[in-house]
Order: sequence, then C-alpha cells, then structure tokens
Amino acid sequence: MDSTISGSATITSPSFRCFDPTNSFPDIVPNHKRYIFSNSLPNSTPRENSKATMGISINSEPKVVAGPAGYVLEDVPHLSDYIPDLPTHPNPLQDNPSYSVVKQYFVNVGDTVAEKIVVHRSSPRGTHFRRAGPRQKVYFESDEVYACIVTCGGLCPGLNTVIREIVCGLYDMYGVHRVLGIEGGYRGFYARNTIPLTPKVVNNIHKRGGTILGTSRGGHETSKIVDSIQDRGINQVYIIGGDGTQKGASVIFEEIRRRGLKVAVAGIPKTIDNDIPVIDKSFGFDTAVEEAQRAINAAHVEAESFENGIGVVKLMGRYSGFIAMYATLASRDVDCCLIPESPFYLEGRGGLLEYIEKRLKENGHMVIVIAEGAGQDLLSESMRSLHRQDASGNKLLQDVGLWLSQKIKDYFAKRQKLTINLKYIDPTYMIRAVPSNASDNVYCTLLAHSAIHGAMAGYTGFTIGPVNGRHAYIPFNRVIERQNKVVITDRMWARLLSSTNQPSFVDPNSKHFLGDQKEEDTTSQSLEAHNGPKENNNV
Ligand SMILES: Nc1ncnc2c1ncn2[C@@H]1O[C@H](COP(=O)(O)OP(=O)(O)O)[C@@H](O)[C@H]1O
Ligand SMILES: O=P(O)(O)OC[C@H]1O[C@](O)(COP(=O)(O)O)[C@@H](O)[C@@H]1O
Ligand SMILES: [Mg+2]
Repeated sequence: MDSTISGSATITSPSFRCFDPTNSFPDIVPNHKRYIFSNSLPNSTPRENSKATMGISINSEPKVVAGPAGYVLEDVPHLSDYIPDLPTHPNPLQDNPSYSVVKQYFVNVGDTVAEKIVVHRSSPRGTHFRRAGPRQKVYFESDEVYACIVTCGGLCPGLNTVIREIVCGLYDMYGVHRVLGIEGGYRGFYARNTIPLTPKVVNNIHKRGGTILGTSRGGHETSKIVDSIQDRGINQVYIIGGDGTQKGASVIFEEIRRRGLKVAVAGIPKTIDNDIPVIDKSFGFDTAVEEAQRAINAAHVEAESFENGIGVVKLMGRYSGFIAMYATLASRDVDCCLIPESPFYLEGRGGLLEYIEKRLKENGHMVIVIAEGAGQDLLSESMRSLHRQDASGNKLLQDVGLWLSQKIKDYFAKRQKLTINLKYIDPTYMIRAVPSNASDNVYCTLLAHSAIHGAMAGYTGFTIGPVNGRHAYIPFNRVIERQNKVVITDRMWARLLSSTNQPSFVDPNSKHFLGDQKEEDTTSQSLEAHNGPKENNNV
C-alpha cells in the first residue's frame, strides 16, 4: 500500500489531533493532515460570530489518501478539518415528501468515483473523487444558513439555470430561506449591490440568456471579498465561473480556512470553451454547439449559392477548440476546422490555401470553421501585435476570422484564376448569450443540487462536476492546475479529419509535436466520457 502519495505527516504542534468524521476508509492511511489548535476566538461581532472557535489547520496541501491495490482518494476539504467538534444534524431531506420515498437516497459516505474507467486486469485502482450527493448528516441547520451566489468571467448558456436551481434547491430541499445574489462578479462582494434571491425572484430566469446577477473580469481582491463574507455573516458561498473563477475561489477558500470560518465554498464550473479539466464537460457547451449549427448552416447556404463560395465561421475557444471540433463533427458541411491545438500554415505545399483551391475546384464551394484562438501565432507574426490582456489576465486575441478571410481574398486576387465569393460570419457572442437547451438545463440542475448537498454536508473548497457520468466533489487544485484541451493525437480529432478531409498540417514524424500531445492523451478530452462509456466512443 502506498501511503506516501503527497502531503505531509509532519506534526508541527504538540497539541496535534487528527480526526476525520467523514473518513470511512479504516484501512486507508491519511497522510495529509497537520493541525494546529489556536486559542478560542472572540464571538462578539458578526465577523467573529462566523469564526471557528478552536482549531485552525495551516495545511493547504492536497488531501490525498491512499488505499489498497493502488487506490487513491483525492479528497476535498471538510469544515471539520479545521473546526473541531462541529455538531451534526439529521438531513431534513429525510422528511421531504418528494425525496423520502427514494430507496437509499443518501449517498454512502465511503462512495467514490473513479477518474479512469478504462483499466487492465493488473492496473492500479487509480485516482478517485468523493461522490457527490446528499448525506445522512449535515453540518448546518436550515435556519443557520446564509448563502450567497456569484457569477464571474464570460457568459455561458445555463448561468441563470444554475442560479435558479441553487436558490430553489436550498429552499425546497433544505428549508434554507436566506440566499443573497452578489452583483457583477467578484468585485460585487465589496463594490456592488446585492439582491435577495427567492424562488419567486428566480422563477423564470432559466428561460433567459446571461446572468441576472451580472458578471465581470478582474476585481478579485481576496481580503476584501472574505471581509465582506464575514461581515455579512454568509456561511455558504456558491461561485459559478471558469478556470479563472475557480482559481479565485480556491484563494477565497484558503483565506476562509486561514481565518477559521465556518463557511463552505463551492465552485460550479462554467466555461463555454469546455477547458476545465477532470469533469466530463461543462454546462452550456451542448447549447453552444447546437447554436453554432445555425451559423454553419448559414455559411453553407451562402457558400453553396455562389460560384466558388467560401463561408468562414469563427467560433469561441480561446485555448481549447472543443466548440469548433464538435460543431464541425455535428454539421458535416464543414470542409476545414482550425483549432488552437492544431497549428496550421497558409502558403505552400500542404498549406491551407492550396487545400481551399483544391476544394473549390472539386466541389465549387467550401466552409471553414475557425476557433478564435487558432493561428494566433501567425497573426502576431504578420501584425506585430502587442500582447494585451483583459482584466483577468487572459490574453486578448486578434480577430483570426477577419485576418484569415483577408488572406484568402488576397491569395485568390493575386492568382486571378478563380473569382471567389467569401462570406465571413462571426456568431461568437450570439452563441454564448442564448438560454441553455433542455439537456443543459437538466445538467445545471444536477450541478446546483450536488453543490448544495456538498456544502450542507460540510464539504468545502471543491468544484462539482460529473466524472465519467457520476457527480463528484473535486478539489480545486485539480481543476486549476491545467486546461482541458483537444488532443489531436486522439481518435476524436482523427474522426474530424476523416469527416472534413482537411490536411492535418502536421508532420506525423515530428517527435516533438506528438510527444507533447501524447502526454495529455489520458487526461484531456474527457468529453467523450459524458456521452457514454469511453470504450464505446473511443473506438
Ligand atoms: N489566479 C487567479 N487568482 C484569483 N482570482 C483570479 C485568478 N484568475 C482569475 N481570477 C478572477 O476570476 C474571475 C474570472 O476570471 P476569468 O478568467 O475572467 O473568467 P473565467 O472564470 O470564466 O475563466 C475574475 O474576477 C478574475 O479576477
Ligand atoms: O469578450 P469577453 O467577454 O472577454 O469574452 C471572450 C472570451 O470568453 C469566452 O467565451 C469564455 O471564456 P471564459 O469562460 O474564460 O470566461 C472565450 O471563449 C472568449 O475568448
Ligand atoms: Mg477562462
């Protein structure tokens, strides 16, 4: 048994005590915990009232627990890790007429979800995450809870559905009636108004795109945010946002733990780009792919109707080309899909321009889908761009669709052999501003419920999401350490290449290129898992 996976067993205080009411793995060695118990903290102001009174953990290392046969649990923090003797209460769901009829409604505390489900006979059991869902015992009483919800980063279909379902879930499942909406992203905690959220206020919001709370980039000032949480007496924080937001949530959680507050921090992953790792896919992604079809159809109709018609469609995807890849695969009208993960070149043999010319000669028209982050290296070379960033530190991209359209026009103008008709369609903001579709709505509901169950059960510092189809509590460090990207040496990209017949633009013998990609093979592109067992899809 390997019990030295990570973390430290060093005891830094003589008043060390290691306990874990949530641990139901008697044969597993916890090796991550270090506790220091400080003196009691005063209990006089709202800020102090929400403070833990005894134990403060100084350990922010991942909570990794090893078990037999290579089993590893990458666990999430729990309020009881740093606040000893927290009382528990029976879960009010057991008396809820809707839920009490469900046979074995409560999740077994020992249930975990495997990160990898394709295994060999001799494979180690591998990494697992704690299974999401309602627990028999909760760490908050209903009338004690004061929850808040914030949305950060770019828009994504489904944001309003998640907000709605957190509010309604807290009300209906746990009898929690105090929920506050923080306006305008992270900076809203200290610089904007708040909105009391009730089921009545949120009743119809899932039918609208955007977020009723507003959102923003930048403005993450940790101490001001945590001061605001403490001053308001908030004890459950639901943070909806992408990779940047989850990084921010992780820092907020660390500060809350440092201050010893009984405040659960739950992250709900939002990204239209599907660039958050570990989870099967992010909400709003299906809607985005569906909406992209409308633009691709329009491009195809335009291209088909004119002699040598070319339709160029730009889709979102700053560093990850999932929307472009899935929209292309779904459409079947696309002749070339360009994504950030797959470098391409324009001129010469095997280049894009040569392919366009060939395709026009063969077929009379063509459709190109390009993700906004594709070819940015080519653009910066030709435009000598400044490396500008948005308020969150994300690279500001040049309009690759416009640039490519111009390059194509220039090429054919110079050659004077073919007169082309090029139409450039940029539907990017239209795609992310729509309400979520039916399947995303159901998905958003499950995410919201899983987040609520986790917070009520005292878990904190986690992102919720499906892993191989089962919702799990994932520690922040796992979702912020890297971005999920399309693996172009995987079968899904091969399917795309075979459906478009486009050149791969890569030298298959280039060790450097394939080497980089192959390392990611087993960890990225988990989207397939959500659509069914990996072994069925990945054939
Ligand atoms: N490394 C970080 N630490 C703390 N906060 C961050 C970090 N990166 C981003 N944020 C904050 O998270 C919020 C959203 O980030 P952004 O990158 O714009 O969108 P997304 O969460 O959708 O990726 C912003 O308010 C930003 O300030
Ligand atoms: O113009 P904005 O609001 O900065 O958004 C543009 C970016 O937002 C996204 O839609 C999503 O990004 P985030 O999920 O990181 O917010 C990207 O695809 C796009 O590059
Ligand atoms: Mg992001």
